[in-house]
Amino acid sequence: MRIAVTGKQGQVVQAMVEQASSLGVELTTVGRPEMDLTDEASVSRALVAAKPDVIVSAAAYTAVDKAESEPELAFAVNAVGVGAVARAAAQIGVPLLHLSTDYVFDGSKAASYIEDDATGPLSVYGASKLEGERQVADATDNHAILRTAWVYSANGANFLKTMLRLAESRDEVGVVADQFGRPTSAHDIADALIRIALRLKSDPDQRLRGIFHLAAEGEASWADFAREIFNGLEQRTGKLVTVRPISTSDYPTPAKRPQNSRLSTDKLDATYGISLPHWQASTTAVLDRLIGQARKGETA
Ligand SMILES: NC(=O)C1=CN([C@@H]2O[C@H](COP(=O)(O)OP(=O)(O)OC[C@H]3O[C@@H](n4cnc5c(N)ncnc54)[C@H](OP(=O)(O)O)[C@@H]3O)[C@@H](O)[C@H]2O)C=CC1
Ligand SMILES: Cc1cn([C@H]2C[C@H](O)[C@@H](COP(=O)(O)OP(=O)(O)O[C@H]3O[C@@H](C)C(=O)[C@@H](O)[C@H]3O)O2)c(=O)[nH]c1=O
Ligand SMILES: [Mg+2]
Repeated sequence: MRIAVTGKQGQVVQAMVEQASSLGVELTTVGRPEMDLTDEASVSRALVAAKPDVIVSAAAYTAVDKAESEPELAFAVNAVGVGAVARAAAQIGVPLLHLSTDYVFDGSKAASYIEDDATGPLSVYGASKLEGERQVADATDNHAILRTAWVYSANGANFLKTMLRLAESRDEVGVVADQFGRPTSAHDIADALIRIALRLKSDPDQRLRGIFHLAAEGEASWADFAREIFNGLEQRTGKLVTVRPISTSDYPTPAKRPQNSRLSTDKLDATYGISLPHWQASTTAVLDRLIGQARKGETA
């Protein structure tokens, strides 16, 4: 089976490239310069040429704060561009897996969000991703929209790598402790996407189509996540960095973020039998890759 995935250097794309061969699939990355999501003709040309059995839509405009001042570009990529990908999937006649985000929700719900909950994005990024979901659903029934959250990996730009960078110059970092979500490893997402793609290719059951939440087990605030990262850093290098818990209002940003963006993943588990590892286990795995194994017996 051949999967065409949009994007080249993205966290999820890179993780899929690493995992594809061991899961027995051929992977083609389709991205810039030959395919730009803001150029519809390049999208259908490149995807048709890739001759995929399944398309994974993983490319996106992901700069959450910058999107507030570049809404046209965010919508051109995440909504119009994704619509072009979905129309190409319909034209080629193959299933489409599309990645979306927890930021489609407003974060006011007390419990975890399920797929049918009302959306209400607080940011331009979230609104553009929600419009992308709509474009996918309009273009093809043969789709699975996977909403994931707080993605980190050994590659690309993410919160875990930002914390490791800050640790080089600081002994203490203030991190918001009143936004809750599920930090999710791109390596785990890639693994799940490939398994979902294999299923969609071979099984026309409509229950496998629609919206699903795909996130790690467990939950954390950004401060919890940072603490876990710094604990792992200390175990591996002896360097001690403290998290100072702060509130959202202490860390003003251009984009508003949901206070609660915990995604319930029960539907994916019940439908596909797929669930991801706990976020702490996967954080350990990424730290192992980036800075090596923890030193045995070393304590705080
Ligand atoms: N990062 C996160 O925390 C979360 C991400 N998601 C979603 O998951 C998906 C994957 O995210 P992630 O891997 O982190 O993304 P990254 O930010 O790591 O990578 C973005 C990818 O999109 C590509 N891209 C951006 N603009 C264009 C364009 N105009 N034309 C073609 N390609 C473009 C980039 O291209 P290039 O290869 O040229 O750099 C890159 O490959 C996205 O849909 C995102 O919205 C959902 C929840 C959380
Ligand atoms: C760097 C830093 C951030 N923060 C806060 C700001 C924010 O509330 C939170 C996370 O900041 P970031 O900018 O790293 O993360 P952010 O860009 O909001 O991450 C989001 O990206 C998009 C693409 C998604 O789809 C979401 O699921 C989510 O992962 O941490 C601190 O409190 N202290 C710090 O030193
Ligand atoms: Mg960011």
